[in-house]
Amino acid sequence: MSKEIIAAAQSHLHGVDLQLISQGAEALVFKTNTHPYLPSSIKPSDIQNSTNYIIKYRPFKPYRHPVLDKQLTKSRTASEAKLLSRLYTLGVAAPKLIATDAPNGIIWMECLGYELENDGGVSSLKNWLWMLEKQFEQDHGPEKKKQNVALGDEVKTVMELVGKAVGHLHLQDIVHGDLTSSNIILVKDKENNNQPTLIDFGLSSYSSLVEDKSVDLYVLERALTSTHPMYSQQYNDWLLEGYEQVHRENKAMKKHAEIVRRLKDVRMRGRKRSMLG
Ligand SMILES: Nc1ncnc2c1ncn2[C@@H]1O[C@H](COP(=O)(O)OP(=O)(O)OP(=O)(O)O)[C@@H](O)[C@H]1O
Repeated sequence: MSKEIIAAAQSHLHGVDLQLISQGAEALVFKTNTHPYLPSSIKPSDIQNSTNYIIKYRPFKPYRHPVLDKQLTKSRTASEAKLLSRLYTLGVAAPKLIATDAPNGIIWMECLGYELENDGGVSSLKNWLWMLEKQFEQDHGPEKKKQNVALGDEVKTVMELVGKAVGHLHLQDIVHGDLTSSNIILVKDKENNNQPTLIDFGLSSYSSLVEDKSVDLYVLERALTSTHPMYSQQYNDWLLEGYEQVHRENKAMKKHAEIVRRLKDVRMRGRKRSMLG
């Protein structure tokens, strides 16, 4: 099946090298060295630090009516691409849009992140935290793990920055819709510090509703609990500190109070739902 889908992607992308890096429910994600506009004599490395680009391809979904499928593919691809371009204009950190072919479900964007040491994989927040958690447990033994002792200062800084990134998005009345530690990629800045950048805006939307923003935070909280169970409470506390800071800096503390109050309700609803199965 996936061979056929890759062939379909290749049929829209003649002569483009495609290296499959992820196959999700909605899309296939490829890495490529080919830029959509640059002549092949110019290497990407000649014009910027990146030597790779990402191609996100939404394939035909056989379980959908073909007409509806075409419409959905086109509109979802176009809205994700528009949002990436809007985020760039707003100065919110996200992959830069390079090109889009909405009717064929293709978005070409900047490739973010770096390879973590010791084969830790790409620098998603999830992989990076797993790497540090493993190191921490090796250095301190299982006792500290049981006591849920906090990891170092860098983790606190990064989690606060994650909270700030989500806060920035919410202050622009944009909700992400699928916040997880895999959908946050760490990028090194000029001082070699890790800067979290949100990716995967496929389920994002414009909303000024307190409910939508608190659900966004809740989804991330749940994702952290399931992926980093021993440390998630601490991670989330730091994240919420960053979220508060960015609201304070933008004189939006009233809005912040409403969102945090609603987050408590959303948590209660979530608990009730899981109790009822
Ligand atoms: N701009 C990017 N830079 C680097 N890696 C990326 C980028 N975009 C996507 N990826 C990688 O591809 C994976 C899947 O991308 P994305 O989440 O956008 O697709 P998806 O089909 O919505 O995935 P899922 O269904 O798993 O949520 C990411 O977790 C990440 O590892």
